[in-house]
Amino acid sequence: MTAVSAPTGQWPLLRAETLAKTYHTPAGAHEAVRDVTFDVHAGEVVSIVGPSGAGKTTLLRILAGLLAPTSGRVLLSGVPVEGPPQGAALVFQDYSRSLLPWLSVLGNVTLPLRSARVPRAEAADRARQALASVGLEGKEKLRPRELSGGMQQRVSIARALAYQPRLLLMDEPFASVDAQTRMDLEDLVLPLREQYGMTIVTVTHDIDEAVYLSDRVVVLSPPPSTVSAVVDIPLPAPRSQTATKEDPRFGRLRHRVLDLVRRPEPAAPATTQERILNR
Ligand SMILES: Nc1ncnc2c1ncn2[C@@H]1O[C@H](COP(=O)(O)OP(=O)(O)OP(=O)(O)O)[C@@H](O)[C@H]1O
Repeated sequence: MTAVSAPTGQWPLLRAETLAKTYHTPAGAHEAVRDVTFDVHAGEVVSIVGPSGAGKTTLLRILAGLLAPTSGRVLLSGVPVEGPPQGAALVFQDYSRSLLPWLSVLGNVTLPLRSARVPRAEAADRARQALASVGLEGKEKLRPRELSGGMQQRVSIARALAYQPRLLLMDEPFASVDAQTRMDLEDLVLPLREQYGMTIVTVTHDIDEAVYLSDRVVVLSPPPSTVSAVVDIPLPAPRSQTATKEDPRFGRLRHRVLDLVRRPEPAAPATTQERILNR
């Protein structure tokens, strides 16, 4: 983990600055990301959406310090990210590969804490609290295979929470579960943001999910990607699967983001957003 020093000046929590990524393979160079810049402010939920192959996972891996950009940089509180930064946790789509099958639920959640040299009793305490906050109290001794897919993804989320991150990065976190569980997990995450004081950046294919969860949605162009638009989502909190999704503003924002993903256009000025909402 890279140590991150105290914030300097008025930096956003996270800045993606002119990021580009070209992969070099035996078949030749592949430019996945051309020029991506956006900010994420403390406490926000920001979703990254875009057409298939637009480099969403590539970007998330760069933000997480797992992949070096070809050019550009990531700043966390103004400090360049040059490896997995302290205070950031990642949740992957594929819970079946991210949980260790031979460890108990509690063992899976405490493992990264023990690796970070958190004392055993404190690690167990934090893990139990995180498991309780995702509704898995009493499941600590089970093995992952004894849980449903949705419950296994809750364990992955608990593992990230127990780390007490200020930044939670999620790559298609709910893509591998059924629709009902997906809604349950979406509704789990928003209160956790408050409870743990986190900032969340998530990649998703699901436009409804992006609009439902987010304060802002970053829309990527087709590859090699640039930012087509950053759409503000000024829907009231708390969000609700019924009331929010029946709100005509939700429908208009969803329509807007979908249009941008399908037919990218230059970023809309802020006033356009207001016009969309008041139309
Ligand atoms: N390790 C790699 N080596 C070479 N090319 C890669 C590598 N990882 C990704 N790519 C290529 O980069 C492009 C962007 O991939 P990425 O997975 O980031 O896109 P994505 O937007 O997340 O895709 P999807 O929407 O299909 O999940 C794709 O063309 C992919 O084939």
